[in-house]
Amino acid sequence: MDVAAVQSLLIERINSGVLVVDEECRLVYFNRFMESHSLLSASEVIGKNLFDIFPDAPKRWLQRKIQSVFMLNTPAFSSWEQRQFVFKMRHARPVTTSSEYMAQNITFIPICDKGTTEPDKVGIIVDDVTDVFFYQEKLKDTLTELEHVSRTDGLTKVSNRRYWEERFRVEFSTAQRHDHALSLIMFDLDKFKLINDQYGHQAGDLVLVEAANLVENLLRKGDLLGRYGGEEFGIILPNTNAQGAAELAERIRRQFSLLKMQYEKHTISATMSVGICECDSRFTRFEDMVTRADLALYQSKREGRNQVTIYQA
Ligand SMILES: Nc1nc2c(ncn2[C@@H]2O[C@H](COP(=O)(O)OP(=O)(O)OP(=O)(O)O)[C@@H](O)[C@H]2O)c(=O)[nH]1
Repeated sequence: MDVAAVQSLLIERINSGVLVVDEECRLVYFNRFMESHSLLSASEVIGKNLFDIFPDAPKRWLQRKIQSVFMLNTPAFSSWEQRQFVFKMRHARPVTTSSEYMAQNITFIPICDKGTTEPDKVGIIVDDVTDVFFYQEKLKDTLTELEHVSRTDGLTKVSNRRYWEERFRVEFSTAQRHDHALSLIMFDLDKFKLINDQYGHQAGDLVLVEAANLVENLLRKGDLLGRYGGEEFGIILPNTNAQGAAELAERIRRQFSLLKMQYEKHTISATMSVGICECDSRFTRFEDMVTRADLALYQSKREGRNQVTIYQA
């Protein structure tokens, strides 16, 4: 067998698509891989226009790509990341992806006839990279999930302290820079230890979840509830002054005090004490607001619990 025959046998059998077009984009070669994935036989496509055979192909883009290979006489490449597929063909991988079509890397190669330096054909190599696409997709989903988990409190599903503080730092500096209002509500469940002692830790957990759900449902888009620690939570309220924060806090306090929580055969009620601090241009760090909201919260506790106090300088 001579070298040319070996080459054509290999190209015919290779596990990549190989097709060749002339200057009018007529197909002059179509290998076995292309046949089996496009479900078209070489005999029915040879001599036909590439875009009649693949009507779903991105015509303008592909024409320009092929023309540039003819004109510049240099190879070109297209990655699945730019364009998931050029030739709409089903993949045959035993993997489940969000797409039933083969993800493709495409290489365009200028082909010159013997003894000439100007290309008169372009070879197109189609590599099936569905596996790469699949694992990238999985990786992206996993990273999104991981990011979500790393921001979330496992029990209540609201923001955890680390993420909440991160966001607070940003909101604080934005408010200070643009002289926008910003308020903080800190609240702490009253006599929570008694709930744990009386009904058990799981009942306590349920109360925490119910409190977080109730608050979450009363917030506006842009407000951020976070679990600060144990039974203490914080709510960041951008573009809100102390008056607005107090109205919201009062609504939360009242609705929570009326909530009846069912745990096994027990009906549990609880209350919360609340402290509010509005941002002041003299504050330099978001922690200044936390400290002051906490002082107001402890005042609510001292004065009998189940109440809202606004921090006064
Ligand atoms: N069930 C449950 N309990 C928690 C969790 N985190 C903290 N606690 C409990 O919350 C209780 C807080 O008790 P204290 O700090 O004495 O406060 P308190 O009983 O709420 O009293 P006041 O704040 O003064 O009204 C402690 O017993 C903690 O163990 C949690 O995730 N789940």
